[in-house]
Amino acid sequence: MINKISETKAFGGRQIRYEHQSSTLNCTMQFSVFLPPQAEQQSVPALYWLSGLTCTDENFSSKAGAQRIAAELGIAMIIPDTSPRGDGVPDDPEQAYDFGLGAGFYVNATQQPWATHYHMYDYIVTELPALVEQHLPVTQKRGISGHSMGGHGALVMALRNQTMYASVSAFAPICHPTQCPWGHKAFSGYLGDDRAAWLDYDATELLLKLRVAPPMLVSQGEADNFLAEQLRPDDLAAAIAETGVEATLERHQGYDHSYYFIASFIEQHLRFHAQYLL
Ligand SMILES: N[C@@H](CCC(=O)N[C@@H](CSC=O)C(=O)NCC(=O)O)C(=O)O
Repeated sequence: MINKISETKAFGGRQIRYEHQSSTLNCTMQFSVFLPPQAEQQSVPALYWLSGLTCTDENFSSKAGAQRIAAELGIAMIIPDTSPRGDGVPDDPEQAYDFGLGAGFYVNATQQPWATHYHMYDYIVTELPALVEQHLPVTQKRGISGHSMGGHGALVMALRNQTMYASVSAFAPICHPTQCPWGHKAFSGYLGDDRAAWLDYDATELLLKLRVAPPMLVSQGEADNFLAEQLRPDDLAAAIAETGVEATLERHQGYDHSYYFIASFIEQHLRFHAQYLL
């Protein structure tokens, strides 16, 4: 059961916001969807977009400028929130931006008080696709993409579920979260001190272990202030080189971590996914 909260026409398609009761996250969740004009006639493939720290489902839909190309290509976009929400959902005690609300890190938390609600991995892989495929005109042909924390989520989801996603891309992803401060904080909080459990949520480690990947495109700005300390694209590049998987990691001079970077290259990413979704 999904309830429509709002609907706005865009590029011949529809930008819609829904609300539903999530049994995975034990709270009410909102998500955004762009349905291209083609979806009025037939079901269309879907690109799942995972946003970064501090975002809701509305950052991407209002700032990336993705609707024009998605409408041209006939690809739906499914845009979830970045954490469970609501009065009963615990937040970081200091309300830091990089843990708790707005910072679910796309993991299944095993530590209390987080484990009751923070199951964003299962929500993205299982509950949300089942829901949208039941209620909306989208097919089971899926791609996944995301930014920063969401880029980490997209890479992890695609590597661990290779029959589920036809393609994956990421903007400035947290490539090696077991080796950076954002990842240490999130994983020790949500998953506890057993570092073996962290490896299932680390794209670089997963690639080195699995040695196979879906078609992959990663874009990174060279003027990103999180580049060396948090994102570590060199580690992912080394894993790509070592495993020999077909993946493109592009570096763009002068671009920072913001949505201006995403808006500059989202057309390239949508056209990349279209090769595998259409
Ligand atoms: N200190 C900043 C950090 C938040 C930030 O930069 N968030 C990015 C994602 S970072 C990695 O996941 C973001 O997408 N912000 C939303 C936006 O619309 O730009 C802060 O607290 O602002």
